[in-house]
Amino acid sequence: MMNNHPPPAVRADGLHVVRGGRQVLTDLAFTVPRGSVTGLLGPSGCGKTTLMRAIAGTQARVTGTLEVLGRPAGSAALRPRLGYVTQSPSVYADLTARQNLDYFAAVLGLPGAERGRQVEAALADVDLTGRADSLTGQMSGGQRSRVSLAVALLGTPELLVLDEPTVGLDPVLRRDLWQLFHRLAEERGTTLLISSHVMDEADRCERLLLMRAGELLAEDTPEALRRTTAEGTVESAFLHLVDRARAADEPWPAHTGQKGRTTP
Ligand SMILES: Nc1ncnc2c1ncn2[C@@H]1O[C@H](COP(=O)(O)OP(=O)(O)OP(=O)(O)O)[C@@H](O)[C@H]1O
Repeated sequence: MMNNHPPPAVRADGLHVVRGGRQVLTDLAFTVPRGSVTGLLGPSGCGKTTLMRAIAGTQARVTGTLEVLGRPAGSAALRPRLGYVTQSPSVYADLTARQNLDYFAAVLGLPGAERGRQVEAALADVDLTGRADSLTGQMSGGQRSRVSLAVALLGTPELLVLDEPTVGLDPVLRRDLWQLFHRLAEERGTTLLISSHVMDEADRCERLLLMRAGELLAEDTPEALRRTTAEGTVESAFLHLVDRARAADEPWPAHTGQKGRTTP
């Protein structure tokens, strides 16, 4: 029988990554459904950037299964289909926002008229039309990040991987960006994987991947995480899951014979 369902945006199974001689991602298994806004949450250093680099195909020493849009991560064919925005803005400081976009649109091979149209649309998406002719090097950090995001929107990629895109932004800009992320998913069917170490962003996501110390603690909707842990917020659900994982890691006390129980 024919299977007409497109493969998930990301599928990982038995995924391991070693960095600097140390295992930093351990046995990850998860899927990111197409068209979803999925949050990758966890404390600083838990491995979010490493996972995003692996998905974008820029991370060495990745083992296990990691498929992106149905192809092995890092495949050349994925390049125009995936937009990756790193934590530090990767745009040219001595070019204006519009010149940066025009340059990257040319690199992508967008033809003349379409190139101009996409550049203006991307500037409008990130609300930078009014600053389009300002030098990127003279912009605020938040504005520079939005230029990077606009670059990633060129070519209408199917998957956007955004590493802490709202860090350091004021509440109004944060809200506007989250509205843009949901609009991209709803109107263009884009899949967004967005990392944050701020748990209060969790409820802005449809699905969550919760990480701790290189491992996946949970993969679910914010609502289901609160329900299954009987906690009121995703932050307390996260702490609940951390405690549970720690208890499971503890050796079995000889007097109880039960794993993870330290009290009689
Ligand atoms: N270039 C590197 N070489 C070796 N180890 C690294 C390198 N970069 C990061 N690591 C280690 O890999 C682990 C995961 O780091 P990573 O940057 O993926 O975490 P993160 O969750 O994205 O953190 P943050 O929220 O602070 O950006 C950390 O223990 C870190 O020390």
